[in-house]
Amino acid sequence: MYIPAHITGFFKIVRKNENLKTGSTGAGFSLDKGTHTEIKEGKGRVYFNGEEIDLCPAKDVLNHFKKVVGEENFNIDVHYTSDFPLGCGMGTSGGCSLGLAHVLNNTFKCNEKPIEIAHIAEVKCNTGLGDVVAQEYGGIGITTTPGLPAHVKKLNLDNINDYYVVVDIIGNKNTDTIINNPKWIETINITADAKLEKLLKKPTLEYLMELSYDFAKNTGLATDDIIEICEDLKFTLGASQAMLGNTIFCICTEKELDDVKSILKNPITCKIYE
Ligand SMILES: Nc1ncnc2c1ncn2[C@@H]1O[C@H](COP(=O)(O)OP(=O)(O)OP(=O)(O)O)[C@@H](O)[C@H]1O
Ligand SMILES: CC(C)(CO)[C@@H](O)C(=O)[O-]
Repeated sequence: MYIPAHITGFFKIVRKNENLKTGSTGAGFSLDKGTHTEIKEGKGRVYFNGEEIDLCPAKDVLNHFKKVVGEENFNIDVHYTSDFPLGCGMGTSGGCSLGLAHVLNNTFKCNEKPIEIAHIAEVKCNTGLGDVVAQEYGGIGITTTPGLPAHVKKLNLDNINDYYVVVDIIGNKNTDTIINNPKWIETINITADAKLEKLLKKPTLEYLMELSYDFAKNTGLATDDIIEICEDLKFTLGASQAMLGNTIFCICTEKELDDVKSILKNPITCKIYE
């Protein structure tokens, strides 16, 4: 099962009494690179690109289906193959959660709601707030209410295939330490609503990038190094920092692609995944 990576440009943290309704509002888009989920007979181990890891949301999804299916029928290992690492703002944990929920639901012919199970797992583990919803919808999405049921306004561009998304992963940033820090929550949320309203009034990809870069700079989430590189990429449709990671993303046309790749250290070229 393939789940697209997801880049969040800007967001607001919204916590409710129920994990299902907790989430984020904001905007971003899914990519044609992401995470593949496969299950094999085993003992509840989780492997990421061949390495056994401890991935909280995956364990939470496994535990949910173990209760549904019955422990005696549930001897599963999970194998993820991912184009991007965990912890770098590419929605990888969300992709792992959602992919596993779909695979288990299909394999055991359950009538569970994978998007709900995966979203709740991400919220409980503090590994995500809006990625799962955005990844389920795909494309370029503006999420107007947190959690589920989802309200996502999709930007349907005729020329979407004219654009490339070039990603450069510089380092990781643990989502948990940001979305649970009261100072970061205040700084992030104080500007998010206004950006959402502006984008809804002018829903274009270029404006999404402009608002995202303003958000990344003015919240202080973007490092000086990333800001410097984003300034160097001003000739494109836009560049910013992927939330929440130490990762640059840039949207450009084919004729700008070589120049963009010459500026970035380890460019990964993608397309937007509808
Ligand atoms: N090798 C690893 N590198 C990074 N995180 C790891 C690793 N192994 C397990 N983890 C766990 O993976 C989760 C990463 O969640 P996080 O939300 O930070 O990543 P992400 O979903 O890839 O990024 P984002 O949510 O910002 O888009 C954390 O719970 C972390 O403890
Ligand atoms: C930025 C973020 C934490 C909230 O949308 C997103 O990366 C997520 O949902 O994990």
